[in-house]
Amino acid sequence: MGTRPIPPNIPDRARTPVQRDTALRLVGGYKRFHDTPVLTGVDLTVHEHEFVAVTGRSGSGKSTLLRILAGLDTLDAGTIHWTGGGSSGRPHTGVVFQQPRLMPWLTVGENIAYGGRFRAHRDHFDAAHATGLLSRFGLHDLAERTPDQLSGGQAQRVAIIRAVAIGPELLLLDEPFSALDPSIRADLRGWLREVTAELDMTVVLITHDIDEAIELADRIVLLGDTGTIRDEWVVASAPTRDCLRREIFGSYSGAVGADPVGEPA
Ligand SMILES: Nc1ncnc2c1ncn2[C@@H]1O[C@H](COP(=O)(O)OP(=O)(O)OP(=O)(O)O)[C@@H](O)[C@H]1O
Repeated sequence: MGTRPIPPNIPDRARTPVQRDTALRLVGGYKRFHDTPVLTGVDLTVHEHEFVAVTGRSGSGKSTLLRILAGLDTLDAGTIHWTGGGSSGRPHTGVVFQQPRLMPWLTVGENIAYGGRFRAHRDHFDAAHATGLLSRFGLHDLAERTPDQLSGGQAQRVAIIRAVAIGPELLLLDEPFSALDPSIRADLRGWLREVTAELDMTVVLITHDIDEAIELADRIVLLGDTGTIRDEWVVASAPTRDCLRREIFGSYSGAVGADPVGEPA
């Protein structure tokens, strides 16, 4: 890769394809809705502290995959092997969706502290640490505001801090910036990268935006039309970002109805 903009003081932690412990391994993931198969044999491994972006055309099953990883939906066949995790057998997971889903009657600080009530070991949840994250990641001015006093971008930043404040072993992000104005998405990506790198998180991001995937992820996985993983790329192994973009788009275009954001000219 050429010179990727790295925020100051952020270690370029997982940009090189080093061997890492496995955080999760999905084998033969199969899911259908009624009689229609959506995932037909997804094999996906995510390593600890790795940032994986899953992309694919609309309807390819990206959100279904994320919901399964989040425990919000179940596989019809196949297995997920988790490393770590408490008595539940699965890791503690933070999830952020396209909409921030903040509780409107609570302040930003309360929203973040309240998230800790859902933590498995809630007695150990440190509310001061949680609100301290607001300061650490530049949101201290927002702590006393209610969600209706936030811009869309601010609300989504708060939603992300709420998710990481519970100290998740796995952070799942489903198109977190797609509802936002393109002009602020770039800022948010840089900020998200700073947060996840500094906290050394294991992340799975669902996005249909190839540029977003390239900017944020260590590895990019393309979900094809047939419900399986069609291709994957280690970002650090690509000679240049443009080269990678062309390669992903080429693979994307092989899929019927390709619709990646930021189609190369
Ligand atoms: N609860 C459900 N019941 C029936 N069909 C569903 C359900 N959830 C998803 N589907 C269908 O499964 C397919 C995959 O949906 P999914 O939302 O996972 O795709 P996606 O890749 O995330 O799409 P998009 O990029 O448009 O959000 C779609 O055809 C969708 O209509």
